[in-house]
Amino acid sequence: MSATREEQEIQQRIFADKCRRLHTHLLNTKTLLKDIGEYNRSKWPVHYPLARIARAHEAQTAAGPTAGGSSGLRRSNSMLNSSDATLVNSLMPTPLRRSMTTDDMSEYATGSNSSGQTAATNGSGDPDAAGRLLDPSDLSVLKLDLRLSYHADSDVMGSLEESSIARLFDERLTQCEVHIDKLIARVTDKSSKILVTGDLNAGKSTLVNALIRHDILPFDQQPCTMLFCEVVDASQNDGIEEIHAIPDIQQYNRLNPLTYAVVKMSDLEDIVMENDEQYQQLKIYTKDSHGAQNQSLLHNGVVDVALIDSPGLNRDSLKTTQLFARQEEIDVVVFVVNAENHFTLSGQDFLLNAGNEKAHIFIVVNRFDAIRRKDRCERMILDQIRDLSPLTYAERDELVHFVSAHEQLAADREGTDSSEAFSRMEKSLRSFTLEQRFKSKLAPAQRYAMNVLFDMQYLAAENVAAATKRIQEINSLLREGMPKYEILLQERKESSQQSESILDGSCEEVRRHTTTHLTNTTIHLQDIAEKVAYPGILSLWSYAENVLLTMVSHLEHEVSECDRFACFTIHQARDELARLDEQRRALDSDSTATEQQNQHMLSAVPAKDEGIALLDGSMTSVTASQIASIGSISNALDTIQLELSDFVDLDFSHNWGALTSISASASLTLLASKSMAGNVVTLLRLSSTMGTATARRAMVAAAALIGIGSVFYMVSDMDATVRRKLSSRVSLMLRDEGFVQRHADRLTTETSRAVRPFVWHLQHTFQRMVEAEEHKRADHLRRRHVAQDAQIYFDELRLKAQELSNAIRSVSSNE
Ligand SMILES: Nc1nc2c(ncn2[C@@H]2O[C@H](COP(=O)(O)OP(=O)(O)OP(=O)(O)O)[C@@H](O)[C@H]2O)c(=O)[nH]1
Repeated sequence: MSATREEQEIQQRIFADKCRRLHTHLLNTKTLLKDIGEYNRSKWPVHYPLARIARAHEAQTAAGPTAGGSSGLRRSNSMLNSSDATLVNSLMPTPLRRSMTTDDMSEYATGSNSSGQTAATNGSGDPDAAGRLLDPSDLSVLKLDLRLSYHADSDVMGSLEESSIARLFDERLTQCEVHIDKLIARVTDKSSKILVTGDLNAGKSTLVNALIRHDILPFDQQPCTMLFCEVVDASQNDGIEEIHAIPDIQQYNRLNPLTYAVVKMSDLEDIVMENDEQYQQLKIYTKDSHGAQNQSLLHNGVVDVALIDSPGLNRDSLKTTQLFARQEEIDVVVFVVNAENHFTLSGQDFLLNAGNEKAHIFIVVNRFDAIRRKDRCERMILDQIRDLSPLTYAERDELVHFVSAHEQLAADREGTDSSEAFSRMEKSLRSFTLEQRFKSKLAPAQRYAMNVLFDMQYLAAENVAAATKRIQEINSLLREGMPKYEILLQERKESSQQSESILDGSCEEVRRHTTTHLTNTTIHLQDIAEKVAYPGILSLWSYAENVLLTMVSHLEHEVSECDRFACFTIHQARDELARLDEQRRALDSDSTATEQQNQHMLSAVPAKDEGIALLDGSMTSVTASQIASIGSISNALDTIQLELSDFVDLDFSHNWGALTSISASASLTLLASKSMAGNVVTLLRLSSTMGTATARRAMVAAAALIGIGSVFYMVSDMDATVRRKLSSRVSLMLRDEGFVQRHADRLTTETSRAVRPFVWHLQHTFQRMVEAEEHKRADHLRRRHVAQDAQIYFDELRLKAQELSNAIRSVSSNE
């Protein structure tokens, strides 16, 4: 294998490796974009430095239109004195810069990059001299088009919520992904087009034939090529050699025979020479006759080259050819000059204009075999090139070649070696094609990806700073909130104990008071009855009724008194609970929210309890009527009726003094001592000691006296009997039905029912406050966790983007 072939193979391998690496890096960049998009949507709306961009913009505007470049940059940097801006700066690589090749810079200088983005630049293309962060408005690919009027304090800025920015950012990321997909398609696209143009009869067709070692294109001494003929490898047509005549190149699809006509090889010359504007272009699928596959120009495993032979330049064809050359897919323009004629006017015109589009032109000076004074010719043509295309002239060793295509074809036919000049030209063309292809297809992709990664690093640093700031804020909130939370827990515990104690104490007090009071009342019923005036024996029944009514009424009064005491106790309990509630309110910094909760709670209190609920934060008074209706103070008294026995009392023991006064004349006073009716045994004992007759007489006399005395006594003591009997009967009935216990239970229950809701309210409100505080803390912790996660995520993202950016930058170096 010759050195040339080896070098070609190496070049092709290097190029293939660049494509593969760039392809991988583009895919990785796209993965990062997807990842940020997902993170932005689900975990952390990406913090976008809107305010700083606006401030930077304002600073630039204030500096005036002439203050561009690094001075403007320094001004905007000086605004980033906040701690977060410092953090962002410290996180960015130093020096931070977009990767720009010389060519990139020229593209940037025109104000647009390959993706159509307006690229801000600091004029020099370099970072700030101190290596500080570039202006945030330097974001290019990931810059949001917010169409703001750029006023830092504008309402628009304020009203743009985080979520809206996140949504816009998400859309931007999606657009980037779509663009990267297109770039990947370009990078993986192996086709490259070489347009062969030049003066009439310069030998363009002959050159194409010589390059593919195949006499396929017709050539003649007369101008013969009348339409563009694209020669491509037959592998692009499933290996079939075929000629397609295409009326509309935009519609052409080799799989759709309606979009072209198949031309026989024998008819090719006629079509090429006599095209009457029926066809725009020919597509010639052929096989390169180079021996080894990797030597083929058309198909070498790395780049599939299409050679496009064009009509010779003249006034008619100049414009069309210029337009053709401007097409994006034309990687290389080969300009063929007839060594005998030098540059014609049309040729000069083309070269001057082509310089605007394709800085470098590959120039083949053909028919050099016909030149006798080769040095002179070479010198004259190079002088012309220097004037027409200085950049080409600067690289003339690689870009300007003096050859004879005709001789090369002859050598091929005869099987002899190619001339050295032709081989060198071929080699240069191959490497120039690969180089141009890198510039036209790989470099834009490389530049775009690096800009994406630059923006990514900037936003990642910005978000690390934002997350760090948020973590600090939350930490300080948690620190400030902790004592309050602990005090709240302690206060809740104490308040709960105190309120329960107030409730229990009140119930106990009411029970004790009711029991003592009603017990005393039942014991002293007879005293109450004595207050009723006795109208005399004739109104005894009515008197008895009055006594009974007076006792019942007194009992009712005393029960009511107990009720009032219960009300008073409830009131006191509420006052104490209200004081506890006041203390609770003092702890409630978020009183509005808690009051709303109170209202909510109060509305949930059953209607029955409304009378004792807190209204407007103050206690309502409680009346006895609010205590559950007494109804009947005693079931037994409801049905009590006077009985005859209430008027007769055979038990004298309770008032012996009265009886003795009535029977003072009786001689047997002593005998009647103690209980007369109950001491028959004593009488019998006396009779036995006094003798039978005497005793019998005495007994009769005594009996008579007793009888008379008793009747007298009963009549005279009838009112006392009534009082005594009735009070005794009522007391007995009340005791039997558990009067005292029932009222003590009732009032204790009522007290509990009246006070309990306040206790619950207090405890419930405290619980709400504790829960609200716990909720707040939990929310802080959750937000801190999110921020910590974002801090780690964006820090890693920044490093990944940086590494990837370095890897992409290294693709353009020949490592
Ligand atoms: N002596 C000599 N003649 C050449 C050479 N190359 C081409 N010719 C002759 O020049 C004439 C024109 O060649 P073409 O290949 O048709 O030239 P062209 O530029 O394609 O012509 P148009 O397409 O009509 O503009 C033919 O007669 C070729 O044989 C060369 O290297 N040396």
